[in-house]
Amino acid sequence: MSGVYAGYGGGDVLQGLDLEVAAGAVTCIVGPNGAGKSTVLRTISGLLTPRLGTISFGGRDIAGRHPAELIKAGVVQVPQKNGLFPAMTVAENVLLGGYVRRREKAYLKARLAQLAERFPIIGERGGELAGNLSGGQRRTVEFARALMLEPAMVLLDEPSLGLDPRALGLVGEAVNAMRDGGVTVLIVEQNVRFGLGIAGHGIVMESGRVLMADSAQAILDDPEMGALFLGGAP
Ligand SMILES: Nc1ncnc2c1ncn2[C@@H]1O[C@H](COP(=O)(O)OP(=O)(O)OP(=O)(O)O)[C@@H](O)[C@H]1O
Repeated sequence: MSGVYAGYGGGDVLQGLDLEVAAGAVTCIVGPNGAGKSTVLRTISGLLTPRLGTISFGGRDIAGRHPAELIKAGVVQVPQKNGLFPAMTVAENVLLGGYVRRREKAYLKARLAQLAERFPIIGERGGELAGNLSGGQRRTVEFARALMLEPAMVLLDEPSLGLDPRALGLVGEAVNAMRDGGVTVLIVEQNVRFGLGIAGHGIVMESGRVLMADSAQAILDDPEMGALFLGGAP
């Protein structure tokens, strides 16, 4: 993203944002409430049209494209919470991610089998209702659904939301599985330790701009960042 200004009518939230996401790696954006982290994801996935600036993906400017076009281009956003249909089975929920190719039965079947290899829960609990899964398992199924159409990039908005520590472990494993499958992952997290812990790269945002971009470990180790997030400084 280069020189991106975007907002909701009451002024720009993103204030000339410059940001780069490494292909095939996991990047996590952190920052105080209201910094504009979720707005970055909405702008990339086409839910919000930037007023100014460019967003290039795979060598093309995708700023302002319709979300459906972006899904075709390989960019998928996983919604923040409660994205599964509890009265449908796990497998049915995953297959919904392939809705635009719903007539290609053989493709969908093969893709579901591939995903079951990567995320065992889909094979083991595929016939059960999604509503019976634990929070961490549900999040894993949401990720698998996002991967149905083999996206190049997945955007995760607060994947830790509402999860206990054990469930966080499952989410971390699922993110690793995505990365190992060659997917570029961009995460927004309030849980700084968890988000930076599962990412290779970190981006710190404040007031609609990037304050720092470095390896996730370097950000975790930076004493100023500790002050910003852990309340050590005003
Ligand atoms: N749909 C909306 N309409 C109007 N203003 C919005 C909307 N969504 C977000 N905002 C405003 O945009 C600013 C940035 O919000 P954003 O959700 O991107 O922040 P964030 O860094 O993700 O913070 P948080 O972690 O609190 O969600 C905030 O001031 C917020 O009130």
